[in-house]
Amino acid sequence: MKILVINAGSSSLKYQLVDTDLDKMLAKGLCERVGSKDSYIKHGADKDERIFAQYMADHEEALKVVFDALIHSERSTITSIDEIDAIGHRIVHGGNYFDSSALITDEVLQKIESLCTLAPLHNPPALKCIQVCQDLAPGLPQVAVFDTSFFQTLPPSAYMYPLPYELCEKHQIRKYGAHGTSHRYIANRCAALMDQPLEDLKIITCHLGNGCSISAIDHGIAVDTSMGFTPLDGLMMGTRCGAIDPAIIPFLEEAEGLTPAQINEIMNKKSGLLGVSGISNDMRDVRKGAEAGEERAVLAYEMYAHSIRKYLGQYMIEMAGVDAIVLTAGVGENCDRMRRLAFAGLQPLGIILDQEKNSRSHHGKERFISHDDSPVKIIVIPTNEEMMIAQDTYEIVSKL
Ligand SMILES: Nc1ncnc2c1ncn2[C@@H]1O[C@H](COP(=O)(O)OP(=O)(O)O)[C@@H](O)[C@H]1O
Ligand SMILES: CC(=O)OP(=O)(O)O
Ligand SMILES: [Mg+2]
Repeated sequence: MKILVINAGSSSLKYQLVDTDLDKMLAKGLCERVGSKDSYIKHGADKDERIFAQYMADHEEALKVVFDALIHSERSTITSIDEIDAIGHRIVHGGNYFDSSALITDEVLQKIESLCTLAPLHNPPALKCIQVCQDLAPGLPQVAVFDTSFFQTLPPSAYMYPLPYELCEKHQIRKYGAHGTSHRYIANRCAALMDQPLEDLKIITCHLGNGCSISAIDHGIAVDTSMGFTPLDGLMMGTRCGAIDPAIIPFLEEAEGLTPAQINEIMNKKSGLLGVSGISNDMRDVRKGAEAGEERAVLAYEMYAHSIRKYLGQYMIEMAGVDAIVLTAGVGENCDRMRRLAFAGLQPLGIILDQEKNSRSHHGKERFISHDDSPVKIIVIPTNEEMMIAQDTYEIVSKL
């Protein structure tokens, strides 16, 4: 079965074309900085990778560029869209509706749409991608794989908010988490690399991309995670503020005469690395600014590391220890300097980064970066949400 996987992130669109019969990835790629003037697509097939600058105003345009690369480019992988048997989509918010992946029907689409306000940067572009696929290939089975499903195991003490109980029940206000497909994948890979059953390990998984989240996985069960009711909660991110004193919101509404929609826009799109540094939401730019000694870039950089350390500490206490800390996604996989700052001085807790291994070039490989004597292992594992999505899609579509 040939499955196309579409992963619409907040600033990127990743895709893979997988042949499940041959157990082979046929093509993969990434549209980066979608919505910005310097957007580009990196498309790879048959060990040949090309990068070309291509303005993509939004995810809809990005997906059309992807189909062009797969079907019409010089090194196309397929000759027609009819060769694809199914499409799997990453959907960030499944609310209380979905504790596992689902075949996309009109009813499923309506539920995803009703959750758009809870994941404003993600559910809308993902819906757009589903629509584009329905238009281009009517009748082709499509599957939704939800970021939130993995966190349905959280205990109520972790997922409930201390608001009036009736209000939470009425509006289904609870912690849902996000990036679950990524946390699920890296936790499993961590156990394999440590050659121990997942059920024997306490793992903290850190997904640090444009969106960021950290999870506690205790003996194979997700017990806590930093994202909440929406993917705005938790860590400081590219454009999102993460957890802040909630009283700042009504304060700003009054002081600045802002509407709830405006304040939501500020917290989702104008905060985080971008808001603090005033330079960019992209860690590469902020890092450059910090290296050049720009004060606000240095501050943004240090706040980001501080935010990671808070959750590491919290989850070590929640699980009464940790065997491994795993890092993934754009920043987690690539930014050695941020890792150095985040793990600085943690020797007394048994967390010792190996400076040389941390800064060694890696070519996207899984690798231990903790010192050989470190009781807690630190591991970089490139995430592969697409592979998990292809597996779930295959399982659902093969039963049709
Ligand atoms: N070499 C690098 N050094 C530092 N940061 C990087 C590097 N490569 C990518 N990043 C960061 O990763 C972020 C994107 O991460 P990714 O996981 O691809 O994002 P998304 O959240 O859109 O899925 C970029 O915004 C950038 O900040
Ligand atoms: C949920 C989320 O923030 O996703 P991404 O990191 O892909 O933006
Ligand atoms: Mg992502």
